[in-house]
Amino acid sequence: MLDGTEILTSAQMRALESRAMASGTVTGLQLMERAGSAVAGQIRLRWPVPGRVTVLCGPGNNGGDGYVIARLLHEAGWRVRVLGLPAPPGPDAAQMKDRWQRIGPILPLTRAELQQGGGPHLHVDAIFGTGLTRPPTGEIAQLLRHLAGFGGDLVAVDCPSGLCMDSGAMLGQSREDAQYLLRAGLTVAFDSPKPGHLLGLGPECCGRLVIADIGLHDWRVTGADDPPAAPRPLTEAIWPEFDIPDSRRPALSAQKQAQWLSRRGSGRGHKFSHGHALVIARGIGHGGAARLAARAALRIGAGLVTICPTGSALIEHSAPPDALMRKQVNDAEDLAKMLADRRITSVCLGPGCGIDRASDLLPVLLASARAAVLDADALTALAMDDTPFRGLHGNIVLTPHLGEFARLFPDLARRLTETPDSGPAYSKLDAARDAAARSKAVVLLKGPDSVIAAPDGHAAIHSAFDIPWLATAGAGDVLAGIITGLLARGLPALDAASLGTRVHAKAARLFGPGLIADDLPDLIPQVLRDISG
Ligand SMILES: NC(=O)C1=CN([C@@H]2O[C@H](COP(=O)(O)OP(=O)(O)OC[C@H]3O[C@@H](n4cnc5c(N)ncnc54)[C@H](O)[C@@H]3O)[C@@H](O)[C@H]2O)[C@@H](O)CC1
Ligand SMILES: Nc1ncnc2c1ncn2[C@@H]1O[C@H](COP(=O)(O)OP(=O)(O)O)[C@@H](O)[C@H]1O
Ligand SMILES: [K+]
Repeated sequence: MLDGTEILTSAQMRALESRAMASGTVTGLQLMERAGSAVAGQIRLRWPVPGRVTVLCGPGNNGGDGYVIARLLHEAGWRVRVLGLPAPPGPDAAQMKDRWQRIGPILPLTRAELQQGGGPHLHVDAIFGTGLTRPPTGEIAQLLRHLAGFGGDLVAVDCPSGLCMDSGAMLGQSREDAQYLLRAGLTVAFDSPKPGHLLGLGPECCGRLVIADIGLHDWRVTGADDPPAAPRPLTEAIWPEFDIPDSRRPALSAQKQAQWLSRRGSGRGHKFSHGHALVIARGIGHGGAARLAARAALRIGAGLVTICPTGSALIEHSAPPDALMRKQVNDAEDLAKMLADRRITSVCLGPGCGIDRASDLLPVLLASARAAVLDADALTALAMDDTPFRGLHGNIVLTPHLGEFARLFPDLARRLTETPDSGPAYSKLDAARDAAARSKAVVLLKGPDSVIAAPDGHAAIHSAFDIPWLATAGAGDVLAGIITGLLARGLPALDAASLGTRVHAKAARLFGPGLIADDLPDLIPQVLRDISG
């Protein structure tokens, strides 16, 4: 599994390629040969016995890769059929096309021709890659529609055609209810994952994602000449169906976070130096969500955790863990008194707390400038406020799922539901970044593709399409508790949110199907051992 790598947008990828070519060290033709050869290599690895393959080549450089793949598979003994377009491709793709034409014919890239292919065999989709800017139409749309329905082995070059690599949307198709979806068994992408591989429909369309090293790392930008699409997003974790060469594994924050986590083992400090987290609970009969959060905050290593229900509900929280402290907070005044203690380093407000109580306590919490997680009812309380973002700051993590997000940021959520008619389409990454910039807080937009964004634009994507069983009642409360615990320990909000998301998902992976939220906190020690080990 991949833990932590850099993601590039299509524009950043093009800029990286341009820099490499401008250096004079590598040509576009060489990059294309490397790209095609990486895909052919992956095909040969997975289908070691040469068979029949149809390679579908589009009008641009993605098609150029296709002609390379066709040639290399032919040389490896495959029976290759190529469908392509008469339109002149760019100079590199044109050369690759010429080289193929010395070997075999190019049949028209039409649905009718595709259907002439005979019995089941491998298909390679090299129609559109990062250059897709508008929805496929006409003959190509017909062909893609057919390809979507045929159910055989499909290998996608860079991405399944029609997928917007910046958003994971299918251009021209509803995001909720796409008319057709190409589902590749294998997608070989180049240099870095793109947001669209990880967001929206991307994971469903890409199948197993392999990132091929095509030798661009020397031109990876570290400074001022960063392409305009900056700041560059970072990923903390990607789904397990993912391969990437070790040479492309930069030492990013996932590794740094793991080092940070293991620092506690140094033996220095005392419980207060590991932070004191408060988890606000509610009145009698509503304590489960807050208890889940509190247990998770303890397990992730906060030095102390105090659960704070109203006085009448204290009795409800008397069961283990005995490590958990209990203190009544009846109203905003009580909370203000508690927060006068500077040793309290983070607060979790929202899980099972009730909207009215969250509304009452929010002003005091925000005035204290404490690190905090605002989840569930606290998000609804914020959304009901006339000035919802007043008082938020960079040490606050908002943890909305899409429904809560839509209440807080209705205009951004609307953009996410619109059918995109041009690329790059508005993405969940864009939405989380816009929300963070507007609210001045870190935003963790949850779902199978969670995006974490800071007000300065730094962001992470955590893809969890492989663990649908994490969508279980209370899982969000545990996540809020984990992040609160990490904040209590002093981790900055963006890191706390991304590491918390990672730990949470890893715990769910460890348990497997059948998981209930109560199982998650007690799996944290095992996850911490795995991460730090
Ligand atoms: N630039 C490079 O040096 C490299 C590029 N590579 C490949 O090149 C791809 C990007 O190449 P391109 O930028 O040429 O883009 P694509 O090959 O993805 O396709 C873009 C072409 O299709 C046209 N187009 C876009 N949307 C269309 C639509 N809906 N209907 C019909 N035509 C449409 C565009 O006008 C353009 O001509 C990558 O995905 C990758 O596969 C690799 O060879 C590695 C090196
Ligand atoms: N389909 C899915 N696959 C994997 N994880 C998911 C999926 N849907 C939601 N999640 C994750 O499960 C958790 C659910 O949180 P939330 O929606 O707040 O639920 P609750 O309020 O019941 O705790 C979040 O961490 C979210 O990212
Ligand atoms: K493609």
